[in-house]
Amino acid sequence: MDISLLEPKFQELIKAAVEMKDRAYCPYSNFRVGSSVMCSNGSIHVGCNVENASYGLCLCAERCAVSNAVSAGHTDIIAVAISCDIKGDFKGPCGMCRQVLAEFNLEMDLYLTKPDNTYKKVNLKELLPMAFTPKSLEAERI
Ligand SMILES: O=c1ccn([C@H]2C[C@H](O)[C@@H](CO)O2)c(=O)[nH]1
Ligand SMILES: [Zn+2]
Repeated sequence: MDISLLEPKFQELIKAAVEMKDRAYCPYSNFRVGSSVMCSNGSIHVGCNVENASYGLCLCAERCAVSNAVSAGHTDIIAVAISCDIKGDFKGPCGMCRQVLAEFNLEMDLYLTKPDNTYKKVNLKELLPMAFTPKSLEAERI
C-alpha cells in the first residue's frame, strides 16, 4: 500500500521513523533503522539503532523508541513505524523487540515501510502468537 493514502497522523508517524534513519549509529552493520511509536494521546517518540564494538550490546531502533516513550512518561503505545533501506519483502522487527513491544500492548499496529513509499500494516498479535505478557504472570500457579 502507498504511504500517501494513509491518514495524516500515520504518515507523520512514518515520516518520523524515516528521518531517524539518519541518526542511526551502525558502523558495524551499516544497516540503518529508524523507528517511531505513537501513544494514545497522539504523541510520537523516536529511536534509531545504536551499535557497539561489543556487538551483542547493539540496540535496535524499536527498543530505542520505546525507551524514549517510556522515559517521556508514555507507556500506552498504540502504533509503531519502522523504516530501513530495504528492497523486496517487508521486514518485521526482531524477536527481542516484539517481546519488548508486547509488554505495553499486544494489540498495537506496526507499519513496516520501504523507501519506495510503501507500507505493510501488521498487528503485534500476529507477529507474536501465544505471547508472554504481564498478564501471564497472573496465571494460577501450583
Ligand atoms: O528490527 C530491527 C532489526 C535490526 N535492527 C538493527 C540492529 C543492528 O544495529 C542492525 C543489524 O542487525 O540493525 C534494528 O534496529 N531493528
Ligand atoms: Zn530488535
